[in-house]
Order: sequence, then C-alpha cells, then structure tokens
Amino acid sequence: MKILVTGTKGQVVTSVVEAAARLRGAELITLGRPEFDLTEPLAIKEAIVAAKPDIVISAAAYTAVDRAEDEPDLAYAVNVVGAASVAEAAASLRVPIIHLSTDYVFSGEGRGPRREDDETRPHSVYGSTKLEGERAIASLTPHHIILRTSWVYSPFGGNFVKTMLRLAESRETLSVVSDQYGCPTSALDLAAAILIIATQPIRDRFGVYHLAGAGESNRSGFARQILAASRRHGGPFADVRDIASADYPTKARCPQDSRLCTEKFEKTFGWHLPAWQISTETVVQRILHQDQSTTLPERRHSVKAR
Ligand SMILES: NC(=O)C1=CN([C@@H]2O[C@H](COP(=O)(O)OP(=O)(O)OC[C@H]3O[C@@H](n4cnc5c(N)ncnc54)[C@H](OP(=O)(O)O)[C@@H]3O)[C@@H](O)[C@H]2O)C=CC1
Ligand SMILES: Cc1cn([C@H]2C[C@H](O)[C@@H](COP(=O)(O)OP(=O)(O)O[C@H]3O[C@@H](C)C(=O)[C@@H](O)[C@H]3O)O2)c(=O)[nH]c1=O
Ligand SMILES: [Mg+2]
Repeated sequence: MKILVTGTKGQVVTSVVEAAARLRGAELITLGRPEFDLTEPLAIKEAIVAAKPDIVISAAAYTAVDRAEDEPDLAYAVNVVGAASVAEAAASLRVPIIHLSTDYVFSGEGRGPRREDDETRPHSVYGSTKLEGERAIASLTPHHIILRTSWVYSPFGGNFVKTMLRLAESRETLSVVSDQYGCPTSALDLAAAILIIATQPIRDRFGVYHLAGAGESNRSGFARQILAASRRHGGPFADVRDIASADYPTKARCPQDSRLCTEKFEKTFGWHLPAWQISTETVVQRILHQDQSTTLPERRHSVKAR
C-alpha cells in the first residue's frame, strides 16, 4: 500500500515516517519543500497525482500561531488553498484523505471537553484558516477523515516540550499560564493511530474526529510533568510558577479551554491514545538522548547539578 504524506520535517510527518518503517507492506512517500510548496496549488496537484498513492495524509500546514496574525495571507494560502489542492488531488485519484486539524478552531470559551459538532469560533488567524481548510476539504471530497488534535509534541521539530527543556537550562523558575486547559498529544501516538486507520478500509467512517492524548491538563501542569520527567532522566529542571494568560501576552489569542472529547474516534475505530503523562515521559527521554545540537538549537544542553 502506497501512503503519501505532505511535509518532510514536521512533527507529525516525521512520526508517521518512523512508524511506517515498522509496518510491513507500507510504502511511504513524503512530499515537501522546496519541490512541493503548498502555496503552489497546480504543482501540488500534479505531484500527488503523479505519485498515485492509495491514501493521502495531509500533515503539512502553516503552524506558527503568533506569526500568522501578521501573515494572514500566507496562512490562508497554505492552510486553505493548499489544503484544498491536496484534497482535490486525492478526489481526482478517488483515494481517501486524512487531514490534520486543530483545537484552535474552538474559541475556548465556556467549558470543554469539545465534541465534533460543538460550535466552532476561532479567535486566531491560524484557527480560522484551519477551520476554512476543513470546510474546503469536506466540500471537495466525501472521502475525508479530519482529525482535530491539540498541543502536539514529539522528539522532532519545534514544540512546547522542547521549549520548556531549553528554558530550564538557564532558569531556576519558569512562569507558565495555568488558565489554559487542553490535551497534550504525542505525535508518535498520533502517527500510530493515523496508520491504523490508513491501512484498513475506512468504508462508512468518513468525517470529523477529535483525537488527542488521554486525559487533560493546563499548560503549567504540562510544564511540571515535562520538567519532572527531565529530572528523572538526568535532564534540566526548573520550578514552574502559575501565571494568568493576561500576564503572558501573545499575539494570537489562545483558547482557554480547548479540551477535546475523543469518544467518537474511540467508538468508531476502537482505539484511543495513551495517557499524556506516559507519552510525555517517552518523548522527554528521547529528546534528552538525541544529538543535542539538533534538538535544543538555541543553547548547548547541559545536565544541571541538583
Ligand atoms: N503542533 C501542534 O501543536 C498541532 C498541530 N496540529 C496540526 O497537525 C498538523 C501537523 O502539525 P505539526 O507536525 O506539529 O507541524 P510542524 O510545524 O511540525 O510542521 C509543519 C509541516 O508543514 C510543512 N509546511 C509548512 N508550510 C509549507 C508550505 N508552504 N509548503 C509545504 N509544506 C509546508 C513544513 O515543512 P518543512 O518540512 O519544509 O518545514 C512541515 O513539514 C498540522 O496540520 C497542524 O495544523 C493540530 C493541533 C496541534
Ligand atoms: C514558552 C511559554 C509559553 N507559555 C504559554 C503561551 C501560550 O499561552 C501557551 C502555549 O505556547 P506555545 O507558543 O508553545 O504554543 P502554541 O504554538 O500556541 O501551540 C499551539 O500550536 C498550534 C499549532 C496548535 O494547533 C495548538 O494545538 C497548540 O499546540 O503557553 C507560558 O505561559 N510560558 C512560557 O514560558
Ligand atoms: Mg505560540
């Protein structure tokens, strides 16, 4: 079976490549920049059609949440027009598309966990473009699985876990918001689930699903778990101080409560992701044991004396 994934260096695409290497009979193709740029719709379609995959996993996206506020046109070009072109190619080949979307499609007001048919009302350019991308794909092909996930971290690319580890190298205390709730999700776990659905007949199960790490946390609780895991494995440690979102201004407004209810995915596919605490432990351990020059780019890694 030929599986095509968009992107080359992203967290999810790298995790899918790693997981697929353990799967017998799966041939994986990745298409990424500079040859494959989501801002070039015609070239995208041509490249996908030429590759003749059995399924398309749409994992590439414009993900710089704050920067998107200053670059709305580029975010739109990638997350809406680009995503739609990927779906058009899949539709013309009559193959399914699994597309990644986000908890940031929700405003985060009121209380979660959010269900798939709850009202969406993004507050950020990133969230708005991802929601429009979902809608474009759904209108282009009925054979779509849209997976909304959240707070993704992994040994690859940039993410909150790596930021906390990097900051802990130079600070005794990290101030982290305690009034934002969500579900931390390991890209390694996501990749395993994506391949499970990609390699079985999807039949009548197309649609939108929430898929995230089991359990929930606030950002500061997630930070504490990351740093405790790091300390257990000989990595950097810092204390975490709870602060309010108002004390950590960001360009894009983050949802206050974007916890995702994953019941629909569980019932439909008989699978759920592990508890986020367990997966955090795995990912922190892998980050600490990787070549530090590629994982903690802004400082050299050193193990702090305790
Ligand atoms: N990160 C998170 O916390 C969350 C992510 N998601 C969604 O999951 C998906 C995967 O996210 P994640 O792996 O974390 O993202 P990353 O930021 O790690 O990777 C993004 C990928 O998109 C590619 N990309 C960006 N712009 C373009 C472009 N113009 N043309 C071609 N490729 C491009 C990047 O290319 P290159 O390899 O060249 O850098 C990279 O491979 C996305 O759809 C995202 O919206 C959903 C919820 C949470
Ligand atoms: C680094 C840092 C962040 N924060 C806060 C800022 C913000 O409110 C929150 C998260 O910060 P980040 O910039 O790491 O996260 P962000 O890039 O906004 O994460 C989002 O990315 C996109 C792609 C998604 O789809 C979302 O699910 C979500 O994971 O943590 C602190 O309070 N203290 C800190 O030291
Ligand atoms: Mg941010």
